Amino acid sequence: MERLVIVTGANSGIGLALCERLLTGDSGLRLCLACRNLQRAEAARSALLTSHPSAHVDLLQLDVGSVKSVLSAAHEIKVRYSKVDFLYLNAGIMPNPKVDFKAFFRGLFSKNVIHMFATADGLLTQQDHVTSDGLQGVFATNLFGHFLLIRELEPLLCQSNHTSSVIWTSSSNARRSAFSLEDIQHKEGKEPYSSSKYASDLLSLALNQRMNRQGLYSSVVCPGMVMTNLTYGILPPFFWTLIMPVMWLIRIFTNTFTITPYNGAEALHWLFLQKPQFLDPRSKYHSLTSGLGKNYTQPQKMDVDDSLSENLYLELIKLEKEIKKDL
Ligand SMILES: NC(=O)C1=CN([C@@H]2O[C@H](COP(=O)(O)OP(=O)(O)OC[C@H]3O[C@@H](n4cnc5c(N)ncnc54)[C@H](OP(=O)(O)O)[C@@H]3O)[C@@H](O)[C@H]2O)C=CC1
Ligand SMILES: CC(C)CCC[C@@H](C)[C@H]1CC[C@H]2C3=C(CC[C@]12C)[C@@]1(C)CCC(=O)[C@@H](C)[C@@H]1CC3
Repeated sequence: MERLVIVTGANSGIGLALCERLLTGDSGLRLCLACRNLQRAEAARSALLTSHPSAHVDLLQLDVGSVKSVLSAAHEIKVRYSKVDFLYLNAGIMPNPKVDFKAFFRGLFSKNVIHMFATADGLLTQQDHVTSDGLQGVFATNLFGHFLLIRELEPLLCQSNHTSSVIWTSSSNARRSAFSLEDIQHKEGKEPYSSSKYASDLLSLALNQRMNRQGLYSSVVCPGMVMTNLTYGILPPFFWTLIMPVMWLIRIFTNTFTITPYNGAEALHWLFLQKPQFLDPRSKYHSLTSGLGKNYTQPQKMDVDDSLSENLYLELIKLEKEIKKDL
């Protein structure tokens, strides 16, 4: 039977590269590109159909940062399809990023230099915004919208004699110290991206604890450092052009510089080929590329614990109730 794969943020970067890879590897699947901008989604669909003319590629309008849009997209999915096999929660933003150059040059001459290039720990801050639902934008987009989508799609994800996978595009920039249970939206701090990605790691664990019995499995991925619209937003384009040779050079020292969206999608694609029951709910699956350009996937234990993840889940349920009450 045809397998249904939904990918959020599928019109560019890692999401689009994943779609290309999925269609190359498996002609018997149906892809649903869930994107906020239908024009960009149509362009992505055309590109996919150019390389895979007989592929089944559907479009769905979904702005994960808007509660109304998530609810109506979930309704549309339930009308169109009878089950969901893979749900890639990939859409993400890092608005108004600023690089702390002082920290960068300090890091450059410290023993943590490789770690700094792999995770950007302490290098990046962002200026967040508030959505029309009254939520912090990064939290709403990277985490809460996706949480709501899973909740709404439970009947299609949890069916008897069927397993389904939800796969979060998290990041090695996820950091426990950037997250607080008292401020899950990160209203107070300057690292909403780190906080939202750490929250996705926690939520994935909670989903596994609660939903595995119903056939739903959740995993988290870090695509590495990939050149996409998101990264191009961090420094001016001419600067990237200048330092591009350095980026390729850094790959010799750290396998986390996957650089191309194709390489970045490695772990996302690898997970598609695995039996979800055999995956480790406490590991993050990293896309890695060797100095010679060989791609591979490696799990790394996450800094997560059961009680924090369960408490985050309960906070999200509380917020879901509040938000729905006001609709
Ligand atoms: N690039 C990197 O080095 C890394 C990226 N990641 C994560 O990978 C994921 C993909 O990002 P990447 O490919 O790099 O960057 P891109 O900016 O190329 O892709 C992001 C995708 O998300 C979509 N998106 C953003 N906001 C929304 C929204 N509200 N509703 C629906 N879709 C939305 C974008 O759509 P639109 O085109 O309309 O803006 C776009 O399709 C993100 O979650 C990011 O955090 C993680 C670690 C490293
Ligand atoms: C010469 C320049 C001053 C060099 C500046 C380099 C930085 C801008 C990069 C160093 C490590 C990079 C990195 C990311 C963005 C760009 C850097 C900070 C990410 C944060 C992008 C998004 C992610 O989720 C991370 C996994 C990336 C980690 C490394």
